[in-house]
Amino acid sequence: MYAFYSLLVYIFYTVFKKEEEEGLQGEHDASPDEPGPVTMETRSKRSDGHTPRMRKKACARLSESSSSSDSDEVSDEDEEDDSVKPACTPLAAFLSFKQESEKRRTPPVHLDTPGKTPPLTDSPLVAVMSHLLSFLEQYSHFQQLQQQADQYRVQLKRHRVQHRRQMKALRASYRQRLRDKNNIISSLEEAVSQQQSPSPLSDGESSSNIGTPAGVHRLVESLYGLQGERSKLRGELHLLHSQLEQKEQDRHSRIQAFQQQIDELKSCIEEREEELSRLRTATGATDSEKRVLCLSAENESLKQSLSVTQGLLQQLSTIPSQSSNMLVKENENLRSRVQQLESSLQQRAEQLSQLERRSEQSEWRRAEELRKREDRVRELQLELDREKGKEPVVKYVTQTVEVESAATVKQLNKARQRNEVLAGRLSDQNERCRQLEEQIRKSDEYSCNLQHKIAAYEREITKLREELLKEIGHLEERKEEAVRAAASCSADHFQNLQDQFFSLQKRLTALPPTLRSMKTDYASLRSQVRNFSDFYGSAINEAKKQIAAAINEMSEANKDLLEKYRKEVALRRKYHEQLVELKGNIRVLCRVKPVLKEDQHEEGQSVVVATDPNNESSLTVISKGKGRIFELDKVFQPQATQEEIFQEIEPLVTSCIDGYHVCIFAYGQTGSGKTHTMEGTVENPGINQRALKHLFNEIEERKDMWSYTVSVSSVEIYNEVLRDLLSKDGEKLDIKINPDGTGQLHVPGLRVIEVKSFQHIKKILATARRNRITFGTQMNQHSSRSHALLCITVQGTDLATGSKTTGKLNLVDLAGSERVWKSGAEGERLKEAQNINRSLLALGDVIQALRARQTHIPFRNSRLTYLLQDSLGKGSKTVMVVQVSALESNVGETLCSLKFAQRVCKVELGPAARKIESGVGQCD
Ligand SMILES: Nc1ncnc2c1ncn2[C@@H]1O[C@H](COP(=O)(O)OP(=O)(O)OP(=O)(O)O)[C@@H](O)[C@H]1O
Repeated sequence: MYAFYSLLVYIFYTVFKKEEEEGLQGEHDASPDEPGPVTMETRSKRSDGHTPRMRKKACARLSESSSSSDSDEVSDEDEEDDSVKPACTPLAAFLSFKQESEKRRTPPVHLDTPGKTPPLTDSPLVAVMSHLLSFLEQYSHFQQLQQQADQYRVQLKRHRVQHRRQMKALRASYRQRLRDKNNIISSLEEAVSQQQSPSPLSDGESSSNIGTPAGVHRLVESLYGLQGERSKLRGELHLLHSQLEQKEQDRHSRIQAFQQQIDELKSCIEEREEELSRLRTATGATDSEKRVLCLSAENESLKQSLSVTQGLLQQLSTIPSQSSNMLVKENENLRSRVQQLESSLQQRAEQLSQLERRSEQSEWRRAEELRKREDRVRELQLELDREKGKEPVVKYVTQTVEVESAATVKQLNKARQRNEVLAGRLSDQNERCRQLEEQIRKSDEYSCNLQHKIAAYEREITKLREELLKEIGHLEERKEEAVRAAASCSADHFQNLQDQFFSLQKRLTALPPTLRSMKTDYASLRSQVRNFSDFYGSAINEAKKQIAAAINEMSEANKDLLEKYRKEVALRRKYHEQLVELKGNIRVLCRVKPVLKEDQHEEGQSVVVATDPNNESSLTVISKGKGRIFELDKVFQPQATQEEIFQEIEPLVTSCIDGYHVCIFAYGQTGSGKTHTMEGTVENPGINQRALKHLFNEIEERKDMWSYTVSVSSVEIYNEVLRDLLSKDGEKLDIKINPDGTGQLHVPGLRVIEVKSFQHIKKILATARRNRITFGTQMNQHSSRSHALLCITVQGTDLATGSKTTGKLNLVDLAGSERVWKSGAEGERLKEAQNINRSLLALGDVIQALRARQTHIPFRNSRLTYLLQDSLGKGSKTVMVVQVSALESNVGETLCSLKFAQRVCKVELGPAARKIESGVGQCD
């Protein structure tokens, strides 16, 4: 027994001695300054419960040894297992031997069931030993737990390393992303600064660019770009946020897993404690109590070591929290960076919103402008619609007029038929009259013959009577002679004489019946003639009555017709006026001069003006390789005839007869064909002559209703001096206000000729042409150096109402608008050219003022505009014929002329006003 105890003591001593030595050795090896790996020796010392200081040191070492490798840990664990084994093996051998001997005497003891102590009633030693054994089991279990904890720690370390690596990678990727974002932001900033520097945000010039479509387009593009960048950055930010959240969640889940493991360890330790307490209560022996106390002390130390392990674990858990702190810090950094980014984004967003606002403003301005333009377009559309609306009215009225005129024509036809019937009757009557007259003539002839015959008879009778009387006288004489002879001669001779006498008497008595019959014939003829003249007179009277009745009938019908005709004429005039107004009271026509041989001074000159046969109002001029299109009221082809040009102007000439003021002027560079268009040649006259011819034709047509007087004057303006082209002396004239109080202009001393016929006007035009000043320039052999005005005044009087109209027609051939250097002008010619250009400039100013609807129109700036005041201002009708050359050498002048023409095109003169005086008073 003693030997057994000594053996036991020896075993314990050996075990504890060895462990203490090893512990001391470990303490000596592990200095506090040298962080080293946590070994099994240190833990075995802790398990002995010898020195809490050592434990602390170990803890410190553990906390410091964050970088120890996993392989070390694994080797330590193996060593620990070997240190337990030598103590257990002899004990186990001893116990098995003892149990074998006990078995032989007593029923077997069940040691394998934990918590169930076999009944060691007879041998306290066996009980203690079994306790000891169970303690050793517990100890080995505890060591296993420690191993588990170590494994956890290793795992934790691995996790930490992994986590570090991940964090490194994450940090690197964050840094890379941040760098990328910084790059993006800097590029954005660059882009913004590039946009800001020349642009609308900084200077006034560029702000004006906002208004331009290109500026707005640029702005909108940059806006879209910035918005895209912003959304991209936002996306990236969201990604970062989500990644951070993911990391945070991972960290939390890991901490929770560690916590769970610690909790499990805690519960394990508590279970062991309970078991120990149970063991303690089960033993109760004094020595063994001491041992148990010792064991409980060990247990305590174990507890402490556990708590240390917990601390360690906590520390370990704090490591991830440190790393998580770092992460948090990083997160914070990132967050702050993100915030910075967000703030910069916000700034960008503000800038963007500013840009947007500005672009919105500019858009708004543009929209406003657009709206205004649309309004204007709508107004114009409305006007057009109104005008178009008028068209159906005009159409309707024209149709009704057409219907009416058709009815009138029908009536006219009927009346014509009636007239024809009446004319037939009249011709019958006339025929009868003629027959009667023929009869009368015949009867007159007959009676004349009869009278002649009667006269012949009477002459014969008287002759015969005279002869008879002579005979009788002879006979008487012969009788007396015979008596005297008888007295003296023979009775035979007397007898002869008597016989002769008696025969004569017989002849005399035989004569009267013929004479009587002749007399009766004559009387009857006379009565016939008298009767016929009566019948003829009554027939003539009858015919006259019938003719008068027919004429009366016709004049009644004609009155209606005349009235209708008047109405129709009035309507025609009205529609004509409306037509002219619809076309515009200021019209611009363009005539392209055909390329003549004499114009091609240089060879190879190309034609740069093109007309479009399908579009009569457009003209293209090619200058410097670019085509420029001009829109005018009408563009004539180069081959257009004088008649075609006049056809376009004819309605305005008619207007002049109706009492309107009309001005037709030709404008263009020298040699472009102004004089050709206005005056023309003798064989091929221009507008002037054709207009006057048309005037006289129209007047002739209206002569039943109107009487007209046409007066003509012609002046030229040369070097701002007014001269009469119809007077020989050529003295200077002045423009003055008419003293009659009408406010009209007049030129005192100007010769105004009343024209009776077209032939008369031809002579007048020829005189004016002769008197006009022309000189040769480089551009034109016979360049007109003055503005020539032919002023025609037409005064009309309505024969029915007595109302009067005064129409004016100004036909102006302007001097050439050539450039001074090009015309080769020098000295006097230079002065001329300057004056021409000055007056044309004044004309341009007047047009400009009319276009801008200014209250003051500078008519008085030149003689030309002053004289044309009546016909250029409001209420007038104006036609400008712009003459252009098609040659390349004249392209500059052509462009100038066409630009001026386009300006004129935009002038609105308002509705034309007819100058009419009623029979009683004036009603303009
Ligand atoms: N359409 C045309 N057809 C034929 N010849 C033309 C035509 N137009 C002009 N001409 C001719 O061109 C020449 C110059 O024309 P015109 O004298 O009419 O020019 P202009 O513009 O009046 O010049 P200026 O301003 O110098 O008086 C004339 O010989 C004329 O016959």
